[in-house]
Amino acid sequence: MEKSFFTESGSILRNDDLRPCLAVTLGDPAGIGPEVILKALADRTVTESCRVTVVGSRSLLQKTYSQLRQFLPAESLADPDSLSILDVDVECVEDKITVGFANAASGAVSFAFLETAIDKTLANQFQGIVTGPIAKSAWQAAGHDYPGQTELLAQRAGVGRFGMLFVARSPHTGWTLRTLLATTHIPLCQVSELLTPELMSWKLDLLVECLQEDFGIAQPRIAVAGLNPHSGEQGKLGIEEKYWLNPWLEWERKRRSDIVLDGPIPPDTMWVKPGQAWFGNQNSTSFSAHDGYLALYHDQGLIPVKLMAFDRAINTTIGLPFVRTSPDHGTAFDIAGKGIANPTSMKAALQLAVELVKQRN
Ligand SMILES: NC(=O)C1=CN([C@@H]2O[C@H](COP(=O)(O)OP(=O)(O)OC[C@H]3O[C@@H](n4cnc5c(N)ncnc54)[C@H](O)[C@@H]3O)[C@@H](O)[C@H]2O)C=CC1
Ligand SMILES: NCC(=O)COP(=O)(O)O
Repeated sequence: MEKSFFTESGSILRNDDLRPCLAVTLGDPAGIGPEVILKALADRTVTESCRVTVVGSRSLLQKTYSQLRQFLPAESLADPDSLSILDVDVECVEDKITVGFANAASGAVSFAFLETAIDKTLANQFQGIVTGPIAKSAWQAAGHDYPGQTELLAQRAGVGRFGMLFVARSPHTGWTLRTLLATTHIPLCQVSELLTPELMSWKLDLLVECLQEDFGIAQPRIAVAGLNPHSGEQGKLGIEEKYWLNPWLEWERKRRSDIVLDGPIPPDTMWVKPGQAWFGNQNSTSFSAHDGYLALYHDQGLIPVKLMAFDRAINTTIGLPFVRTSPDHGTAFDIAGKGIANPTSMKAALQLAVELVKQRN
């Protein structure tokens, strides 16, 4: 006999439904998270591929829906009444949340949404989490001292080694850009001090494992960026390449026979081939672009990612015991509540989460 059970929101799940089970956190309710989620979940190609539970607040989602329905047709938004929602209690702060403005109340609830999703995922209720964007400043205002969602996810999962990987599939050529950041949310003046051969080795190991196991690339080709202009120009424009990055690359090439490792590639030219592979160029082939790029700091990796793919790149945390993806954009307070937020990156984050869950099972 076919069995079924009830979710916390009361909807019925059949246990012969093998589609990935995903938690989608609402993010900061003052930003565009609720809007891009309602728009993404209005797309049947997304909802048919997975079982989604929104971890957030039914009343906040309902408010977003009513606000946006003033400008948008019914078919462009999922109706909250049709969604499975894990309702986190926000009643005591709800009236302090103002669309377009981050504050302690919006930070407190976005933190609670993510904490709830992590707890339920660690308890095997979900196979992956897709996070809506949060404002780090709002988390700080609410007393949660984390650089971002990545660090909270890693801490709660008990993981010390994790990475921030951006993935984007070109709509022009189908080529996939994958960029791992060696360092993330730190001041620029601390980058050189924090970059060490040890850090680079475990970031490289994470990237290789992800390319091989999540993306099925047996012998990945990986490009590592230099730090200084022209990769230091033999020590004349910076010493990191000469002192440790070149020797580290030599050592890794001997240690790992299962990859092709190129670098240090001068950081300005590193993105020429990915750009050609992304946009398509008759004089080049995507074959010359790499399977993975290791950028040494946040903006070195994210300026090219966002130039090429701001509307569709996905941020995924590697090294966790479960799948986590997120759109690449932030809370976009400047356009929140206006109905003009583009949901493509949120849809891509849902689609990648589905692919990664399937690949890992
Ligand atoms: N995954 C996450 O939780 C992320 C959170 N953030 C947070 O977001 C906040 C705002 O950061 P910003 O640097 O201003 O970046 P942002 O991505 O929120 O906005 C940058 C620009 O892009 C536009 N934009 C962003 N997403 C859009 C979309 N889906 N459709 C149309 N236009 C869009 C915005 O209107 C703005 O002009 C910060 O507090 C930051 O910490 C930033 C990046 C990722
Ligand atoms: N710039 C990427 C970003 O801010 C993502 O942060 P996280 O909240 O996913 O850790």
